[in-house]
Amino acid sequence: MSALSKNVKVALLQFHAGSDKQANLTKAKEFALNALKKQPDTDILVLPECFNSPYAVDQFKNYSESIPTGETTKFLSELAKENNVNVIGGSFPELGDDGHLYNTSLTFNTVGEIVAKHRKVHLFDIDIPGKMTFKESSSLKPGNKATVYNLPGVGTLGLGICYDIRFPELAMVAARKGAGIMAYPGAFNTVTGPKFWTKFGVARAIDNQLYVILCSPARNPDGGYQAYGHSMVVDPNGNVVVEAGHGEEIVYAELKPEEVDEVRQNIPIGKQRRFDIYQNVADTAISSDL
Ligand SMILES: NC(=O)CCC(=O)C(=O)O
Repeated sequence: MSALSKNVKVALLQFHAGSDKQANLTKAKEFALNALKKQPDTDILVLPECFNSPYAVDQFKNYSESIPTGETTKFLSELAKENNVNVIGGSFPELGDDGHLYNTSLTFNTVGEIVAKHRKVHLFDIDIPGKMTFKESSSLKPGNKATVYNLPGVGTLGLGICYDIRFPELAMVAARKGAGIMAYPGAFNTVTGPKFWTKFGVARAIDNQLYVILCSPARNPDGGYQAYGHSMVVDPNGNVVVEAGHGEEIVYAELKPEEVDEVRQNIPIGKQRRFDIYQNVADTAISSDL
């Protein structure tokens, strides 16, 4: 059985968020409606990481909401339902029942139901002196699970958020569970983006023979953290199918089941894995006998 149920049309909404949450939601809707006007048979709208707030550790609390009762969840659900479209709702700061904050991505089906919830598993804590210092863990807690789900009428997907892409395991788990698409709402920046963004998209696609969707905020001349932009779709052979610039833009792509099936059939790495020797990577015995 194919990982995708049919040709899947996606639209990636690359816009930037400011400090006004209502304005951010209004802009998300405007971009969604424009995408649907241009491509009325869109199957999935994809939003960027932290689309309802600035991307700043000291701001997450102010924009955080409970799920499913908060206004951003309701907004995304209505967007999906009113337009009969699936929505991968970027991410936004979640206020968990445990009182902790998470960077969380929700996916909605065409009737507005939540079909997946992913809490960013790997928090973005880096320090490149003089260039980029960021410590998500100063205000967020990490999620504790990989997210793989079935989107009715579309197929099986995996979900990660931005820095999660640096860790190949999530995409590998998703592919092993049958995913044909790995989606990462993500906000790389102008330091790490040019070096790594495309390479990670291509690497995860080739490693796992699936489509990779990366959806970034646009760069915001008035903002603090400058996102890289360059939202893109990479096919299962590692080709960049479509790529945005760094401004506000919508890009479109059509994902084809036969692209996934063909490469998996021709080069069957999925069946050739040697889990007998690396079934649990962390516990894998490393031989030093040469
Ligand atoms: N929002 C993020 O997780 C940023 C990740 C990033 O820029 C990277 O280089 O990794």
